[in-house]
Amino acid sequence: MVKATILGAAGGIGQPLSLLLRLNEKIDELSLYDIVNTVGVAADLSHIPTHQVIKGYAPKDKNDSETIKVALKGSDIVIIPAGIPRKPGMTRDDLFKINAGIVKNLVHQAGLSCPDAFICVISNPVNSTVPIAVEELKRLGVFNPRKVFGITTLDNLRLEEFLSSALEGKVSAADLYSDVIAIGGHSGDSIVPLINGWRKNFASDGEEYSKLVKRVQFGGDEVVKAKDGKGSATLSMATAAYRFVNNLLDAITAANSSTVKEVAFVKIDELKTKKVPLFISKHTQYFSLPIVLGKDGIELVEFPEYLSEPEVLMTKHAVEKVKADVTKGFNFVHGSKL
Ligand SMILES: NC(=O)c1ccc[n+]([C@@H]2O[C@H](COP(=O)([O-])OP(=O)(O)OC[C@H]3O[C@@H](n4cnc5c(N)ncnc54)[C@H](O)[C@@H]3O)[C@@H](O)[C@H]2O)c1
Ligand SMILES: O=C(O)C[C@H](O)C(=O)O
Repeated sequence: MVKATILGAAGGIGQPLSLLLRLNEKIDELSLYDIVNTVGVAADLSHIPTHQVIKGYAPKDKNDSETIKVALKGSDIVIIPAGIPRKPGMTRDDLFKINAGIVKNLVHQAGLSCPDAFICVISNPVNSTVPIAVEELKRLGVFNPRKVFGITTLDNLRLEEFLSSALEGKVSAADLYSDVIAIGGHSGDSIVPLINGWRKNFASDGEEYSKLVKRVQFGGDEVVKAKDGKGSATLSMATAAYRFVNNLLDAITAANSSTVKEVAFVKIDELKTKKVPLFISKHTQYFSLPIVLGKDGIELVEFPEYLSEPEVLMTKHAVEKVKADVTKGFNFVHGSKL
């Protein structure tokens, strides 16, 4: 029996993600929690015939801390898209003031009600909200580094799609899945797109390549601008989160001991790593990198086989950015310097 809970389930990401997960056969119970509208969303989805039990929960009032406990109890996977999205002119870091507290409180509840659950953090700024989640779980004494993820899958979706279109159909986006990956963090130039051998398909003046890199790094801004004050990426993000969660489900429900590869923002210093260079591991405890998922979560963090010179430079820059964002998240929980 697998129970998955979405916190922030009635939002722009929450609703399409709830729909996708409603159709997933590996989930037996889908629990939807939000501070508004969840009962309606759950009622609507409950008319789709599947084997799942589905329940919607919303707190009765501001002081109700019991409903979320019921929503979370027994969860194997908790997915958190709760929080405010950007408006044009804002950075993801501008969301920190509000989202830091939301993520801390929700993870606190998860730590109490389902301490063994996998925690997937979507709320921005991911580079800081993941350390907040980790430190909160540590305070409760239930942190397991193999089970906490910042979802950076959307950067990978964008890289696959934008590279395929930059190469004008020479390769489909589907064929680029897991051939090219984005590592680093999840904001601006902390995002490092790695394009493997495809670099040779770009002109030697580097202009088209730079355009691709910038488009992946600032893809979020493209959507925020187009939505013109009505939020940020939701449908592509729900697709991205679904890909990640579905892979996680494959790994944790596998009948044999087979593993699944993914990429996520994780606490690398407490995990088994392979070939992660010192210029990363010496300077930051967190980074988005390829991971191998098994029954109990992350088995290994692997560094990609090959990085070009510009990719190494971008990665070094990303390390500095991520490090500062991580410190901010840590300080939010502890109120003191690292
Ligand atoms: N990781 C990524 O790649 C990525 C991509 C897109 C968006 N995001 C982030 O995801 C977050 C959500 O985006 P959205 O477009 O769905 O926003 P939204 O405003 O449409 O939905 C957020 C939902 O969270 C709910 N919420 C707020 N506080 C809550 C609480 N304490 N408990 C439960 N629910 C609560 C709101 O009621 C709302 O329904 C934002 O922070 C956004 O920046 C991350
Ligand atoms: O850009 C945003 O604020 C949302 C999200 O992080 C994205 O990459 O689309």
